[in-house]
This record gives sequence, C-alpha cells and structure tokens, in this order.
Amino acid sequence: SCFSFLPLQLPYSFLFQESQASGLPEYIKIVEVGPRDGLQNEKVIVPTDIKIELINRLSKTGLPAIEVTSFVSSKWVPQMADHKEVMRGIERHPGVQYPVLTPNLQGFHSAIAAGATEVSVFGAASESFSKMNINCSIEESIEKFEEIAKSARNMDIPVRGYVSCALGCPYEGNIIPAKVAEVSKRLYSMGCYEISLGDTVGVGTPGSMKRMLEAVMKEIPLSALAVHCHDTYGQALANILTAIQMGVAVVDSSVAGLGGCPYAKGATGNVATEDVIYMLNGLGINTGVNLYTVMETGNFICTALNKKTNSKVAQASFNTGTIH
Ligand SMILES: CC(C)(COP(=O)([O-])OP(=O)([O-])OC[C@H]1O[C@@H](n2cnc3c(N)ncnc32)[C@H](O)[C@@H]1OP(=O)([O-])[O-])[C@@H](O)C(=O)NCCC(=O)NCCSC(=O)C[C@@](C)(O)CC(=O)[O-]
Repeated sequence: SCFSFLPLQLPYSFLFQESQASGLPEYIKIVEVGPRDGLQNEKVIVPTDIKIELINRLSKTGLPAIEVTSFVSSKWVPQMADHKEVMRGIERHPGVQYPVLTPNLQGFHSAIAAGATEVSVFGAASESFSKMNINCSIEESIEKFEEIAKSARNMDIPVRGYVSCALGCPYEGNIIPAKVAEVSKRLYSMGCYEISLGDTVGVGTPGSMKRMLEAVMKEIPLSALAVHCHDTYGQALANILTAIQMGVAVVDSSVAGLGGCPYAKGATGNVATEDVIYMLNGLGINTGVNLYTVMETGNFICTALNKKTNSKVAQASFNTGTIH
C-alpha cells in the first residue's frame, strides 16, 4: 500500500481516517488489564521484576488506567502471590489509575497497606461461576463487596465493579440479560463508580452484547459502563464496536491479547490493546494511547514469556515492518 514506507515515528493522528463517525464517543478510555487478567493464567510464574517492568512500560504509553495485580489467595491464583511487591515496586505516573482486584476485606486491607489507591470488586451474573471463582454465592459476594465499598468510601478509595459471565458462563451456558442488569445495579448502588461487563469466556456476539447492554442501560447510566471482552470465539472487536455504537466509552483490553481466567477453562485472552487502539484510531476516536509504544511493550512481554503475540495488529506490523 502507499503507506508501506511510513516511518514509525509518524504522529499517529496522521493515521486517523477522516470521519469522526457520527454517534460514536469522541474519546474512549482504555483500561489495560494485561498485568492482572493477562498474566494470572500463565502456568509458569512470571518473575516479579518482569511484571514491574511491564507496568512501568505501559505507564509510558498514555494508557489512563492499568490494572496492577490481585489481592487474592495465592493458593487459588499462585501467579498473583507477589501482589504486594508488584504494587510497591511500580513507578506511578501522575494521571494514571492503578486499580487492583480485591475479593474481600482481607484483600482490601492488604491492598491499601501495599499502597493501592483504587480497587475493583469482581462479582458474577452466574451462581456457578461465583462459587468456582470466589467460593461463595452471588448474594454472599455482594455482602463482602458492601464491606469493601463501605471501608473504601471512608478512605476515599474509588471502587470499580466487575460482572463476569455477562454474555455466558463456562458452567451454566446462557445467562439472561436481566440477571446481569440486577448484579450490575447492586454494584452500582453500593458505590462502584463503573461497572465492567465481562464476557469471561468470549462467547458473546454483537447480538447478545446489544441485548445485554439494553437491559443494563435501563438500570445504570451509560457513562458508568465498561466492556471487558475475551476473544475466544473471535468476536471481541465486533462486540466492542457494538458497545461503543451504543455509547459505551470505556473498554478493557490486554497488551498482546494476553490472558484467560483460571476459572473459565478454554477461555483465551482479552482482546488485544493494540487491536482496540488500531480500530479506534481508524474510527477517528481519541484514546490518548500511543499504538507503537504499546506494540513495543507487547513485544517485551511476549519475549519475556517466550510467547507469540495474540494481537493481529502487532503480528501484521512485525511481519511487514509497517503499520497501516
Ligand atoms: C476469594 C477467595 C480468597 C475466597 O477463598 P476462601 O477459601 O473461601 O477464603 P476464606 O475466607 O475461607 O479463607 C481461606 C484462606 O484464604 C485466605 N484468604 C482469604 N482471602 C484472602 C485474600 N484476599 N488474599 C489472600 N488470602 C486470602 C485466608 O487467609 C485463609 O488462609 P489460611 O488460613 O487457609 O492460610 C478465593 O476464592 C480466591 O482467592 N479466589 C481468586 C479468584 C480470582 O482471582 N479469580 C481470577 C480473577 S476474576 C476474573 O479473571 C474475571 C474478570 C475480573 O477478569 C472479568 C471477566 O473476564 O469476567
């Protein structure tokens, strides 16, 4: 193509296609979940200094939020056992949020002691998944999250809320949109500033995304919604496009498409951050994130893990030496 000789340093605004597609948000916030969701499923324990360097590199890309680690039981998720060291070891950039996962008060207190200034609680719209993931029912999880929300409020700590299995469950299959809306509403009502709707197994399609969002949007303002898509069935970008066409302006993604949930067998990684940025750049939507530095960071972590990137954009660019 005529762009094949574009120097990599070219301001990427130049690469924006012309139209600001009407009706789409002008700015989309990307929440990078690679260091947590991406790494948690790695079989081999990733050295703590690699995790820290990954986060430090991501902090220089313009990403507004980077999920650092999880304050969960190391018996359940051994990869996150170094949560304190990672939280303490990273360089924090002004203006970047560094949330961490906390399933209960114990996790919340250790997160705060390690210097966390934002936490995420993680519930599910499926009873079976809740049990397998955090060893309690949805109702019991809400009680634990309420305790976190209360303590967090007293300390001015923002709380984000996840709803897993929003488009399907690895154990129960279909999940009805009304259940997703109900759990989302409870998290929002207890003070979660944002609800991230997780397609944990990556089985959703634009059709199920639309039906689910229509139900959730009746209960929660659009400005408080995020989507978190895994790409198991190759539908993640289509699902994200559907969500942003409906006005959702926060998208979770993982550098190099790393990841998978340890309690959702067979589920692959999150949608790759590189691929989301490329799509949004093409739509003329601002993210403030530099695609090249994210690709370099993807290359860093894939080399460290001795893995191939799952980002199509990174594969294409490294194959041709260009970015179109
Ligand atoms: C929630 C628990 C802890 C309950 O686990 P439990 O066994 O029911 O906990 P418990 O309260 O009965 O305590 C048992 C032991 O765990 C310890 N414990 C208790 N709490 C903590 C804590 N916070 N941090 C560290 N240790 C903890 C506690 O101290 C005790 O230790 P022991 O006395 O036996 O030595 C457990 O089930 C767990 O750690 N689960 C991990 C779940 C997880 O991290 N899943 C992956 C993230 S979710 C996800 O990926 C989905 C998402 C968010 O990305 C969105 C999407 O894609 O859908």
